[in-house]
Amino acid sequence: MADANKGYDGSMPPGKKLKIVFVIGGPGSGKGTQCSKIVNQFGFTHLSAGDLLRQEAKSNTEQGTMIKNLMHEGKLVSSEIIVRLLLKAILASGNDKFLIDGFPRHEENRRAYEKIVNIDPEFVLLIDCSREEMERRILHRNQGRDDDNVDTIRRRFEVFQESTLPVIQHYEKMGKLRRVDGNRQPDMVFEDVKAIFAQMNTQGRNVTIAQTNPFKRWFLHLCCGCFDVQDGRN
Ligand SMILES: Nc1ncnc2c1ncn2[C@@H]1O[C@H](COP(=O)(O)OP(=O)(O)O)[C@@H](O)[C@H]1O
Ligand SMILES: Nc1ccn([C@H]2C[C@H](O)[C@@H](COP(=O)(O)OP(=O)(O)O)O2)c(=O)n1
Ligand SMILES: [Mg+2]
Repeated sequence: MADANKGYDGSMPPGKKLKIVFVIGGPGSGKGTQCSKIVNQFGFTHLSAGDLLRQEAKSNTEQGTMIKNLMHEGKLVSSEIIVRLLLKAILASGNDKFLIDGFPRHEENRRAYEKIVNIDPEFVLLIDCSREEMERRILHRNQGRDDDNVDTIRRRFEVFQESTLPVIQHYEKMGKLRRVDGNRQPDMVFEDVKAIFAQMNTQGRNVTIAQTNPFKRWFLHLCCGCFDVQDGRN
């Protein structure tokens, strides 16, 4: 029988069914905090779009400097860059369950993901939190982040309001949105989060990376440099 993942770099076990959950919410809503609890309890791999970009920003390249500047201004980085980083991390992981934290931030992110990765999320977890509470948390977060200052926070709130709202509405229409009240203590928020993950269909979706079409795989090869471009049916 054909090996569903034949032709890949070996990091992905054969026939694995990938489960993707997007975790979205305003800056400081508690996405990272809830993601680490989900990882501990449900065995997901946590991919933070912001962390991947911060890592990339450290590289001494033109792209790294561009990312660093955009983040400092509270602006969004090009979708192609972030989708490529996410995909690279998915392929390198070997796990089959991923929390993608801080993504999609706007419709362009969502469309780029659908074009390049095209694995429907199981659901989208939205952590709802008041602006006052988010601001208070960010200003006490003490992670030494360049963008955790009053001016940049204001811009990030605006970006969230203007850009992420249409994404939320899109997934709400599709019946994929799961909303939790993030204004409470982390453990209380996690009670609701836990109930949502416990309900997740254990079968998952029958999609493997190898089932994406040859054009996409060729594109991934160019972008990530981590693909052996053979047809999975060889
Ligand atoms: N439910 C909560 N109540 C109080 N503080 C929280 C809560 N969730 C997270 N925090 C704290 O708020 C700050 C922002 O949380 P974080 O998980 O980094 O949010 P995000 O990833 O959405 O920006 C951190 O210092 C974190 O410890
Ligand atoms: N999909 C994404 C995610 C983050 N970014 C950039 C812009 C954001 O202001 C920064 C920080 O994102 P991050 O998710 O780490 O921020 P918060 O956890 O919400 O405080 O990264 C992006 O351009 N595109
Ligand atoms: Mg975060």
